[in-house]
Amino acid sequence: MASDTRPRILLFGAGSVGTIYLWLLSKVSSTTAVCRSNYDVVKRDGFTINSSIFGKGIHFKPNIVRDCEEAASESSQPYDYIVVCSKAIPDTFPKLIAPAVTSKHTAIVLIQNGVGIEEEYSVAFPDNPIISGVVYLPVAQRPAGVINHGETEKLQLGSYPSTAPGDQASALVKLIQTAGGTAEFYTDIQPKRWTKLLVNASWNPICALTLSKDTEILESSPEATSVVLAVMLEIQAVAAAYGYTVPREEVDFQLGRAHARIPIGAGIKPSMLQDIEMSRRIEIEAIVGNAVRMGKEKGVKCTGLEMLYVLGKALDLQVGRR
Ligand SMILES: NC(=O)C1=CN([C@@H]2O[C@H](COP(=O)(O)OP(=O)(O)OC[C@H]3O[C@@H](n4cnc5c(N)ncnc54)[C@H](OP(=O)(O)O)[C@@H]3O)[C@@H](O)[C@H]2O)C=CC1
Ligand SMILES: CC(C)(CO)C(=O)C(=O)O
Repeated sequence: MASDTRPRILLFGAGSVGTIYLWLLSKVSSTTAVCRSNYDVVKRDGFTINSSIFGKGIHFKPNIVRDCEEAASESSQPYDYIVVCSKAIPDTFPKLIAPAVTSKHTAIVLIQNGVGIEEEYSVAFPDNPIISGVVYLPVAQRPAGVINHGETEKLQLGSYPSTAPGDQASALVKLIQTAGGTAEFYTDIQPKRWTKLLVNASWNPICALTLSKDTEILESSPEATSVVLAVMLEIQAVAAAYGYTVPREEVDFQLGRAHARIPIGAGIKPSMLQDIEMSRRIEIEAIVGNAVRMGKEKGVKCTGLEMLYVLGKALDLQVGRR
């Protein structure tokens, strides 16, 4: 039998976002996924994807392992990419993926929200390419093994730092496009991270702290719109202090999207609200804390953002104590 010459890809974090890209990549590469709480269900039944874009009732049974040690031991050749789709919780994942990372070879792909998330990987794996990914993909896994996906799928990829060669990132973009996904390559991905942060650093903690969908917030009081807008403008100001332009039209567009969904009753539960509902730790540092600290460093006033950080951090610690 001819050996498989396709790229070898390991997914770490086979949850909502990761499973969509696992399915796409499994059409064009050799894939393996690290599963944790959904391991038994997926081993027995595989995954089912119900997507507004790709179709309902898509069933697939990937090769899965329990951890990166097992992934490394069952593979005779190095992984070309390890795609990290866990929640971005600092000081946690580099050591967990290390057994499957081959120095100077494996590209580490972070498909996660937040800013300032790449540095710890760059420190842990100084000789490996780091690819930073921004994803627009409203998706939730419920129950285990069943992935429900809404109306958007867009992945933006670029190397970290932006001065590093972009070969692996653009090759991955092509793979995902070939598989039918919407991937884009950027020579500097950081402005895209900050643009996405407009939505995440505002809506995610506000919705998680109030157990409300975004549209429910907007409808809750006449003051709500200007409070959310003020937080988005603080993010825009921090990004500008680091030389990243987030256009004002983008701010208005993002706020307008939530307003437009009010009449059709289509509120969104951001992933941070889903985490609170499931009693899981939240990405408060990656999504809010890092932006607050970066703002402070440049003297940017971030009153709203700082308030969300303090409240969100306390909530996260409370979840951790339970
Ligand atoms: N969901 C969404 O709509 C969107 C999410 N994002 C971002 O994408 C990233 C991924 O989010 P999402 O897919 O929602 O997250 P999920 O919580 O759905 O998935 C994360 C996965 O990582 C697994 N995991 C965590 N720790 C370990 C570990 N130690 N070993 C093995 N597996 C582990 C989890 O397993 P277990 O189930 O056992 O905890 C889970 O399967 C986040 O940064 C999020 O902010 C971006 C856009 C939209
Ligand atoms: C707002 C949303 C759904 C956008 O894809 C997101 O990024 C999240 O839930 O964290």
